[in-house]
Amino acid sequence: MVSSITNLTRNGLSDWMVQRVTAVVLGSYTLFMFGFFALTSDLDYQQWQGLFSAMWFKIYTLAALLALVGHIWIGMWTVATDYVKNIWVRFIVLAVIALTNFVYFVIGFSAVWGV
Ligand code: HEM
Repeated sequence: MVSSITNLTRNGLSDWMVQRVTAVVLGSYTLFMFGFFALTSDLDYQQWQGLFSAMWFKIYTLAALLALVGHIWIGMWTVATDYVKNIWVRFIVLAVIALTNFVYFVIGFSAVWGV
């Protein structure tokens, strides 16, 4: 049996579950942001900074960032292993995705914890 060493949890069923759980976190964060924009009139820098400096929101944003990188890795890994058949092309595609994910996370993390 050939087993993959690049999928997130090394188990297809767990990956499937993590993909759904991360989707719920991302969906709730998106809805929250829509709600915040809709309910905040004349949004200014102070209100925006107030939101991002609250500890609960830093943690929520960090959870959304972790969910984003996990979700992207599982989703794109699934697409790449289904459709990119050449092993070296797939390796490059997945390496680019891993690097992009890493950059997203580092920039997002430093932006949130720097406020
Ligand atoms: C608000 C943000 C997001 C939500 C709520 C969300 C939700 C979902 C859900 C529910 C699925 C499972 C669909 C199914 O298999 O029936 C899924 C799959 C997928 N998501 Fe997202 N997603 C979000 C953001 C993203 C982003 C930013 C990417 C960037 C690449 C992405 C890439 C994928 C891919 C590639 C799949 C397909 C995996 C497959 O074919 O098995 N998603 N997403």
